[in-house]
Amino acid sequence: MSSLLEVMDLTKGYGSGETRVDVLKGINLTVAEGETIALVGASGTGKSTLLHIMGTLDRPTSGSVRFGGEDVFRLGDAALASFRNHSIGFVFQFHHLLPEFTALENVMMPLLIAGVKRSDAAAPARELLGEVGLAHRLTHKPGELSGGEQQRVAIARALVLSPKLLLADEPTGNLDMKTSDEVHETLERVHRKRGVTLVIVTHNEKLASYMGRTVRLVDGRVVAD
Ligand SMILES: Nc1ncnc2c1ncn2[C@@H]1O[C@H](COP(=O)(O)OP(=O)(O)OP(=O)(O)O)[C@@H](O)[C@H]1O
Repeated sequence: MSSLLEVMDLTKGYGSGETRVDVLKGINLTVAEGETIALVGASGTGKSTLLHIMGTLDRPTSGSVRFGGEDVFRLGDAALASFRNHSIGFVFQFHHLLPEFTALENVMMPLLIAGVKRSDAAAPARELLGEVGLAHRLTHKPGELSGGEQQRVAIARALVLSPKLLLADEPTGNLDMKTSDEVHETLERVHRKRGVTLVIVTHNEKLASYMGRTVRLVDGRVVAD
């Protein structure tokens, strides 16, 4: 497998001078194309910080992130935003769906924002909602869906621009065990069908066990891989 993402000598500190806190302390990590990785570790060890930097939502203090060989933080702001929108999908603990729009419209939204015509955006959105098991919920609004269904809509939305990398931060953190299982199965299914590379921050041992590889952080360092 060729490498999709390389994190090199990455550090992240907050604050300055005596109040500076180093959260990531020299992370090196290579993610191969098509891999599934669980990022685990105790609370406060820097998992979300690392995931955000891998997704270019935040910048490192030092070190680099290469995506397909390109040093992404050397891109200008507009090029970085465009790269992020088209290459990376995000799923968070809370789904952030737009409540006034249907499931189908929520999934179509990234395509419409990218300039795709409404008539061309419906088919791929409908197909993705089918893949996450929600073909029968197209016209439901988020408030009419269960927590697990809402999260599955969010997964479909994250995939609609066909990103190479899907980053998920505690995607089942807000769900009960049965609903979490539905979300795990959905992530596994879309990975199998689309071959999308998956990196998931989770405290859920069962979800971690579904992933091909587990990377453990302790105090801002990778201690097991
Ligand atoms: N913007 C910020 N300013 C200052 N400190 C921050 C900021 N964001 C995160 N931190 C600190 O960085 C540390 C790592 O946070 P992070 O959210 O990455 O940990 P985590 O391993 O994902 O934790 P959890 O499992 O509880 O979500 C924490 O001590 C946190 O308080």
